Amino acid sequence: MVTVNEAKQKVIANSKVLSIETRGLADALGYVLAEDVIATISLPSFRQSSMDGYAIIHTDIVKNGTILKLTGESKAGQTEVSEMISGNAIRIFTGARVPAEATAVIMQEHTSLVENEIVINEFPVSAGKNVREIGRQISEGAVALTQGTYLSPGSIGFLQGMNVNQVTVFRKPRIGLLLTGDELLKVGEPLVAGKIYESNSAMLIAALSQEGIFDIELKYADDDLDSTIQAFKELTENNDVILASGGISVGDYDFVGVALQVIGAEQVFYKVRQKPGKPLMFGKREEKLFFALPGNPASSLVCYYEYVLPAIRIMTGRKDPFLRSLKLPSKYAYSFDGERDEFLKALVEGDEVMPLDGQESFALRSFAVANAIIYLPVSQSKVESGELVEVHLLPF
Ligand SMILES: Nc1nc2c(c(=O)[nH]1)N[C@H]1C(S)=C(S)[C@@H](COP(=O)(O)OP(=O)(O)OC[C@H]3O[C@@H](n4cnc5c(N)ncnc54)[C@H](O)[C@@H]3O)O[C@H]1N2
Ligand code: MOO
Repeated sequence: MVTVNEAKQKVIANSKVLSIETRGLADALGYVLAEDVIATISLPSFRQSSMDGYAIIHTDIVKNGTILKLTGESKAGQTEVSEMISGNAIRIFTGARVPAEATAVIMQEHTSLVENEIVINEFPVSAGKNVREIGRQISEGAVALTQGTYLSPGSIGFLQGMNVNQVTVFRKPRIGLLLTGDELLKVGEPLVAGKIYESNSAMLIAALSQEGIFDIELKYADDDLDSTIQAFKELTENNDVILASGGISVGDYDFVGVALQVIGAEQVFYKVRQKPGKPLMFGKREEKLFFALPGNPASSLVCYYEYVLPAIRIMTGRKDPFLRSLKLPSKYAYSFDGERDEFLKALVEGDEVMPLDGQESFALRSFAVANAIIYLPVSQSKVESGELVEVHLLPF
């Protein structure tokens, strides 16, 4: 049996970033850049107005009420703009080219138009006011985004604005998922006493899809050693991470541990001093990772968030593999006996967190409304109301 911290360290130490691939920008959300992206253009690439108003030469404005002659217009998208001389102003709009001679733009709210003349009700006017200079955001040739950047909607927009349509990223793992158990029914099959509707597949597939992972090969095995071995062999062929659900405890029909041994997966740890999820097994074979998740649904999902997700994130190049963690006061007192650290399904509301009713590992009802997990080490087995606890935010 290892501690929670030891288990996490072993998972991290055995998880390696995957190979790189080129992706279209539209399909790159949630991937991590494997190379720096160099700007091939400056942003902005031409001098732009940041306001609707009038382009002027700032030294022309000598007092409040200076009058200038209106001699032209520059609207967004116009590629040629007329020249300007001292004493003139040009009508201009947000995003439009600023004439080369103009040194500032006056907001139209600070002006009044009298026939063909414009009165500037602003003084003094500084050089460059309301003008976005070339390269203000980024200059051509500079590093726009560094290797290791997680591609968010903001990054995708930034890159597209520089005419980037492909990026080099770390690929995401392909997942093999094995559901074991003679008791499992698929949705739609008639319910009979002794059987249950299998829910771990839908739950884990949903959790993986939140991470942008859709390449999942699903298999089912009866509580039988040969079919478990066969299923693992097949899932190991094309996948980077193999997850099994159920069959990892000490019962006579728990064959997952033996099957993993038979297919040559080296056991890194088995059993973690935690509740739920004690019988978690983690193994590897070359670069492939194996997680045998306990069948109890809440145990399975806790183990996914606390161990599988960090491994997957490291494989995809992320530097922040764990769920975001913070300390919040607990709304309620909570205590437990025993020698295992506890992970509690919890709800963060405002600036406090409440442990939910129904913490048993077979019950998903509390997980169904949770947005966080509280982590309580054995050393904090008695929590007072208002006491700070470690909270891991679920990824949504
Ligand atoms: N003598 C002992 N018994 C158990 C121990 C122990 O230390 N000594 N540990 C308990 C703990 S803790 C857990 S957690 C479970 C883990 O058992 P397994 O991983 O072998 O899982 P199963 O026995 O196959 O199933 C457990 C439970 O979960 C249900 N299940 C399984 N698969 C699914 C699925 N895909 N969807 C929904 N529910 C599923 C299954 O029907 C069982 O009720 O072992 C304890 N026993
Ligand atoms: O560890 Mo089990 O997951 O407590 O039921």
